[in-house]
Amino acid sequence: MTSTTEAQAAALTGGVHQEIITVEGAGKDYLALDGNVVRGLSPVDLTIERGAFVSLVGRSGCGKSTFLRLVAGLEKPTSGTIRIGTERVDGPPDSARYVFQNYNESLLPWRTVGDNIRFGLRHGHGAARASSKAQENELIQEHLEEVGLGGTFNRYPGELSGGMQQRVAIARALAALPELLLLDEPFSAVDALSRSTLQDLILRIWQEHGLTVLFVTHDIEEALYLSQRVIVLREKGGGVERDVTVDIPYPRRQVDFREDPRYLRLRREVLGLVLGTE
Ligand SMILES: Nc1ncnc2c1ncn2[C@@H]1O[C@H](COP(=O)(O)OP(=O)(O)OP(=O)(O)O)[C@@H](O)[C@H]1O
Repeated sequence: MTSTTEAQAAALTGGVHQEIITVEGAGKDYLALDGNVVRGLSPVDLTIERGAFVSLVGRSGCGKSTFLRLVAGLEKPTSGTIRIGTERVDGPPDSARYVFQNYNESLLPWRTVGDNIRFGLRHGHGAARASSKAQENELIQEHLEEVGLGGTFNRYPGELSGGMQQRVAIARALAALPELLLLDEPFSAVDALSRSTLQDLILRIWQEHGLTVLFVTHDIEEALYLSQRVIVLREKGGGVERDVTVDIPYPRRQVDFREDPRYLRLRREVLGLVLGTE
């Protein structure tokens, strides 16, 4: 695995900061079907540095997906503002791409894998890179090879395993050349071994592309393995409970990381916070 980029190292060490996401008092209340107001997320203030890998964890219903959807511009906050760079989020920004938990929601099943990536390429910053269909096909093939799916251009998503489909969804997001990748429990529907491989893939992609990643997961071990910061949300949309720094250098290795005493201490702390025993 390559070493961290300058921006990522700065984000980790507290060096020069340059925010990519600025959240000021952003919260969300939903109107439920029975007419009651449901708190999706209490107002939150936080910033995320360019190049950081940040995870959101917390109990079911704490507002993780709500937070991600607000940043993705898929929903509007009831209060406060969110900015990506200097732009106020008011709809899905070109600079961000969102990958759903359920790959069926991310991919177009009636299009080949190659044409799914083409869709990503044409709808984002990536579009200007190709001036002909042949050139587009070359770029698509490169994106597929990057996620280890070089031989799947003409296959359909339904012919691939869940883990492979999620790789296609990631490749499609990358084809749009985003600065910010928003991942909502992307690996929860795949088996444990594929999951470890996908975790290492996303770390490699994060480092090689110099991306900022905001990652939602139920899995505290996954959050700690991947991230520089783990933000713990309070239950029932209660907002931020604690912002935990994972000061363990990259590259990280699956087995060694899980034996590291610093990881074990952090796992205990975050688990206690999520369970409410800390
Ligand atoms: N469209 C909606 N209409 C009404 N309530 C909603 C809506 N979306 C979310 N909520 C409510 O907002 C709260 C936060 O939901 P959210 O999906 O963000 O939680 P979560 O932490 O991502 O949960 P999970 O881990 O189960 O996915 C929950 O109480 C949920 O029922």
